[in-house]
Amino acid sequence: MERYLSQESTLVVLGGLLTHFIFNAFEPHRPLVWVFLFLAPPLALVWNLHLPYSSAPLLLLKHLATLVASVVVYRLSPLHPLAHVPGPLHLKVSNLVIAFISIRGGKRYELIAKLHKRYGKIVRIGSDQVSFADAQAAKACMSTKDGLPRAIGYATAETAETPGSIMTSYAAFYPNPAKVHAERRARWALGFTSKAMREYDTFLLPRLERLLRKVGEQQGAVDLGKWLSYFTFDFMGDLFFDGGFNMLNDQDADGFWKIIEEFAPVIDFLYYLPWLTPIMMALPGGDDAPINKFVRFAVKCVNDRLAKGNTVKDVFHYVAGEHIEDENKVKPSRAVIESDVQTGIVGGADTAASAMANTVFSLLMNPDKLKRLQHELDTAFAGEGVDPNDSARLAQLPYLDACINETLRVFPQYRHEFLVECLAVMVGYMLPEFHFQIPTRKDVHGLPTLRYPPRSSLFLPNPDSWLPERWLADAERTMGQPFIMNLDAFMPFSIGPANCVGRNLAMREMRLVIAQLIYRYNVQPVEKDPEEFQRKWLAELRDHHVLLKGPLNVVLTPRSPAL
Ligand code: HEM
Repeated sequence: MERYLSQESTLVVLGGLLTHFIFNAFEPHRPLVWVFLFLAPPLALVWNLHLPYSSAPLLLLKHLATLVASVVVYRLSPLHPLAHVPGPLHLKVSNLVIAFISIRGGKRYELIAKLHKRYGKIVRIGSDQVSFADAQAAKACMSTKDGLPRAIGYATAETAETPGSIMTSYAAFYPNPAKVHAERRARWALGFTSKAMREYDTFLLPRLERLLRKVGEQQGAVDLGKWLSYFTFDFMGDLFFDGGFNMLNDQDADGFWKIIEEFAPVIDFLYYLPWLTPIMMALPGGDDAPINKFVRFAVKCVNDRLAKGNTVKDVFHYVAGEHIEDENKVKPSRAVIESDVQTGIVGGADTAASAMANTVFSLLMNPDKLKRLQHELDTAFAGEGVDPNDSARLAQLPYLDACINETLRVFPQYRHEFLVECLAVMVGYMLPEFHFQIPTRKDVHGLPTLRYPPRSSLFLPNPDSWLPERWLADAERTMGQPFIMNLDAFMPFSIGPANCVGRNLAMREMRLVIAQLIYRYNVQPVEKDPEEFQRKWLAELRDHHVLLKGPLNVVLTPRSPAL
């Protein structure tokens, strides 16, 4: 043995294996600990074996090579806790692969759809990442009762000074995520009561009028997707900063929108590699990194809002604890407010804008359905004294809701895959939790051995088609065939304790905008060839945690109701 393996090499290998063991057992996140673990073993060897210092670089290389080899072998071995979950080898080796696929073209949903078709309901898409395509698994993992906390990736770059947002507060990073999250969620929930939402109409309705006027006065082609984004962004400004942005007037003069569009892919990438965030932020030039720009932008918004005070009880009022009068009650810290506001901006603007743009796109691809919606709106708004903005009335328009729901089914807005059966794909539900809990949860444990049900059994017929009719109570009469709807698999706003707190507001916003746009204007795509129109639109959809979109070029002409 001695002939083939020197004492030095044996110790290097042992050092590498020990380092891997430490990483695996303790998952250190601090860059300094990493540097120590990389450097200490080879330097200790040099010291203890009285080797020349010039041998240190080679020993370091050998140490790192052993570490990498050990990590790769372990991740592909039957010893890995996810060894029983099928998936392609290149994805199992490292999260780097899925992270690069995500940032590159934002087409992760296509890859994940393919993987589920090939491997079934549960697929390993990273060293510690699993994607589910199963509604029951989603329920088991996210339900109110002992749902799993979110992956560490959610808590990217979290420190005492920069505690994460409401979304990250449900992450496995915290010792008691349910409690940490519930405290924050309680404040957010106050901002979305029916009473609070009625107050928001005071700025939502004027914004809507401005949007309609702006898109109507453009000459020729209008990028409706862009204007919908400006609208949702301005509305978020109203909700959090008492105005603040004026994109419907100035467009993106200050580059705010650009900051968010650059921020989304980066945060998406880092989600898979949480350890990389502090390193990236510490690198020279890190100040100009999209994350830092976005954080500075949010901090400025909070400063301005606090200096200005508020004229209405907006969401900020609750999130910042301005409603707490009892001096003995703890108010949220400044850092908590800043990070929660970031969630509001990202979670509330892009999501709604993409959902509305996708609804308009789908209507344009289906002129008969567009006509049907117009007819429903014309009928509903006909007559003296009808308020077309009345939220109860809008919520009772079945075809309008059918169009929105069908869009959310076909184009999930939020880190869900694009597959039309639209099952919850919970990329990244945390590993240690995952493999500790599986053996104790029969419902989830059995999953990998279940037969993959035929996709078509979830939404029939034509699961791949945008068919609002499937949502109607009299669907069978309208289409002449029975519809199968597996509503458990429809969760565009997520489920469980950390579901979308803004759901009702988002529905209000989408109903209002789609109804008024379609009622007041004839909308036509600039691109005359429907196939080309569809190809261009789908090519530009990018899944970066939230779904980003490209231009939706249309021509708008005022219409008179047909009644
Ligand atoms: C069509 C529009 C929207 C969709 C599809 C949507 C979807 C979602 C989803 C799927 C989640 C869960 C995310 C996760 O588990 O990682 C979520 C969370 C959240 N959403 Fe929305 N959202 C929309 C609009 C809004 C709006 C308008 C707001 C208002 C500010 C909002 C605020 C939030 C917040 C604060 C959370 C975090 C809740 C928590 O962690 O307890 N969303 N949203």
